[in-house]
Amino acid sequence: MKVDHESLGRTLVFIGFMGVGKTTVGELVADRLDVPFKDSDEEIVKAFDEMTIPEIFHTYGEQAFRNKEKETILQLIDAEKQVLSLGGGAFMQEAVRQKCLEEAVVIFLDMTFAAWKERFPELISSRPLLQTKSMAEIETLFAERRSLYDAHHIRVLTDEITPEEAAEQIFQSLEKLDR
Ligand SMILES: Nc1ncnc2c1ncn2[C@@H]1O[C@H](COP(=O)(O)OP(=O)(O)O)[C@@H](O)[C@H]1O
Ligand SMILES: O=C(O)C1=C[C@@H](OP(=O)(O)O)[C@@H](O)[C@H](O)C1
Ligand SMILES: [Mg+2]
Repeated sequence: MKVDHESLGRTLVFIGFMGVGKTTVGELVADRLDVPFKDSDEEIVKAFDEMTIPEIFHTYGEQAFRNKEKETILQLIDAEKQVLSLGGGAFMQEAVRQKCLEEAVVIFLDMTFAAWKERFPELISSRPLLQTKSMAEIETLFAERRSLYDAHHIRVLTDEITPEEAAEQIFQSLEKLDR
């Protein structure tokens, strides 16, 4: 069955490492479905009076960011049917992982580390966690996180595809899930 605004039964949640395209692809999918789009990072920025994410990390620390992230996501999942893109670290929190896997369709945007490294220069200024680590440490984090992203309903490898192509693959997978 074709997936559209009417037939979409659950919120769609995007997970994956920093910079894989969760915000970009999530927005495209939401537009095409004509359902609201939310991004946990954008909601956290609003909650901190428009401070940037690096400012929040530097002023209040990562734990304060994580607490607000968990609260924000748990509330959003309970709200209307929507497309929700998470920050890359959100899925490390068990309560977030459990809630998303139980109540939403979880879409993992995957990349190889080799392809991800090409994108690193455009990510570093806005992702505070990347600013304090060597490339070897980032690769370790990438591998550790990947084992938790293994819990998902749909996976798309995005190394060599555009955001539009990723969205198209997601629609095809949703149609199969629906049958
Ligand atoms: N499939 C893709 N191919 C090339 N660049 C992409 C792709 N998806 C996202 N990008 C770019 O990568 C950067 C990070 O994307 P973003 O959607 O913010 O990722 P995330 O939300 O996962 O951190 C942006 O500059 C975006 O334009
Ligand atoms: O992976 C992480 O720990 C983070 C990912 C970021 O979101 P994106 O995955 O959208 O870059 C943002 O939430 C913050 O910088 C921390
Ligand atoms: Mg994002």
